This record gives sequence, C-alpha cells and structure tokens, in this order.
Amino acid sequence: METDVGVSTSEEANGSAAKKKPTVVFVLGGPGSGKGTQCAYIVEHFGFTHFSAGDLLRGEIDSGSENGLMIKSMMNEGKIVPSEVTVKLLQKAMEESGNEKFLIDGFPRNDENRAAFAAVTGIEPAFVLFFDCPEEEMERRILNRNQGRDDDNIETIRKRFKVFLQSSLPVVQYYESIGKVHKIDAARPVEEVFESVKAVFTSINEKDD
Ligand SMILES: Nc1ncnc2c1ncn2[C@@H]1O[C@H](COP(=O)(O)OP(=O)(O)OP(=O)(O)O)[C@@H](O)[C@H]1O
Ligand SMILES: Nc1ccn([C@H]2C[C@H](O)[C@@H](COP(=O)(O)O)O2)c(=O)n1
Ligand SMILES: [Mg+2]
Repeated sequence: METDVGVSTSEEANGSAAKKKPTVVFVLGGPGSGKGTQCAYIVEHFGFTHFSAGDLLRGEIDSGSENGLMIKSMMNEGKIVPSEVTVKLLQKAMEESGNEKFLIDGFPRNDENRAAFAAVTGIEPAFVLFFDCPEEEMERRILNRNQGRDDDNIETIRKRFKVFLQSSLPVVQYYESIGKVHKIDAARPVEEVFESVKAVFTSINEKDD
C-alpha cells in the first residue's frame, strides 16, 4: 500500500486556527470509460474516499426522496440533474465521511455543476483525472456491464454520449486550459490504465514531500 497523497492545502500562511480544506480530485471521462473501476483501485492504494455522483443520485431515487422521480426521469433521458441537487448530495457525503481526501467521479458534468460546487463548497480540485476512451469501446463496456442500470440501454447510452460531448468535454477543456488535467489513455486493460493512474498520484506525492 502506498502512502497518502496530500495534494492541496488551503491553510493560511500564518497557520492560525485555519481549517484545512479537503483535497478533491475530479474523475472525468465518458460513460463506461472506467471511472468507477479505477477509483476503486485509487481508494485501495492512496487512502481517498470515492463518491460517484451517479451513485449518489441513484441512492436518492432508491430512498424514495421527493426528488427521486425527477432524477429518475432525467437519468433515463441521459440528462444532467440540476446542480443544486447533486452538489447538496456531494457536500453531505463529504461532511459525513470523516476523510479529507475525495475522488469525485462523474462530476462536474457541465459548467453549471463546476460553478455550483465551487460556490457552495469553496473548494477547487487539486487536479482532474480524465479517462480518454473511444466511443465504440465505451459502448461495448457498458453493454457488457450487467449491473442492472436502467440507463444502460442503447437508446439512453447514445443520449449520454451526446451530452458528454456537448456539456462535459468543455469542462475538461476548461480544466486543461488552467493546467489541471492528467489525461489517461483508458482504452487499455484495467491494470495498464491503473499503472498510469498510479504514476500520477505517486508523482504528486513526491512533489508534496
Ligand atoms: N480498462 C478496461 N478494460 C475493459 N473493461 C473495463 C475497463 N475498465 C472498466 N471496464 C469495465 O467496463 C464497464 C464500465 O466501467 P465503469 O463502470 O468503471 O465505468 P464508468 O466510467 O464508471 O461508467 P459510468 O459513467 O457509466 O458510470 C464495467 O463493466 C467495467 O468492469
Ligand atoms: N454530475 C452528474 C453525474 C451524473 N448525473 C446523472 C446523469 C448520468 O447520465 C447519470 C449516470 O451517471 P454515471 O453513473 O454514469 O456517472 O447520472 C448527473 O445528472 N449529474
Ligand atoms: Mg461509474
């Protein structure tokens, strides 16, 4: 097991009673690119807590909350749920976790998500992992996933790809423009992808020492 990654700190220079802000890494990539799979490995090796925005939203549907029906119908159309809902779920999950290092998977999905998270939490990501994978490979993976997700059908998958290109890629491009993206070739076998991911976290660990 590797040591923890302490990638960002917002402690004030004078060190007076300043509260350290959590370290957040956004994990982005198209539907089926392998975000959840790689996050499980990162958790094991680097001590992060993993939150998938999609999983939190599915949990909200299952809990029978008042937003459940709206979330379900948006997800079945491959649409992005209003940021207010998703940011609240992420903030609550982080507060309750007891950890200070988070992988946030599948978020921000659009510029509204990005701005709302920054405004509500005051947190900017330490960096962004972007899993780059061709659409045909992502489609193949999703169709073989068998996790019983309502949105893993070809009609919704195509809608999700369209939303990814139109709304999510521009967010990756924004973070690229400010030098925060580590792009990973995600079309390779799981272990090979993780070697590249590990190199990113290890090099950040070393820089921090
Ligand atoms: N590198 C890989 N090579 C082959 N299959 C993979 C690879 N990574 C993940 N998979 C498989 O592809 C499917 C999708 O992976 P995963 O659920 O991690 O993707 P995701 O990016 O989280 O997708 P989504 O955005 O839909 O939640 C899973 O069945 C997983 O086992
Ligand atoms: N920030 C987010 C993340 C996810 N959703 C919705 C829309 C997605 O199609 C669906 C599934 O997400 P995944 O598990 O594939 O990451 O959840 C959203 O509206 N906003
Ligand atoms: Mg996922």
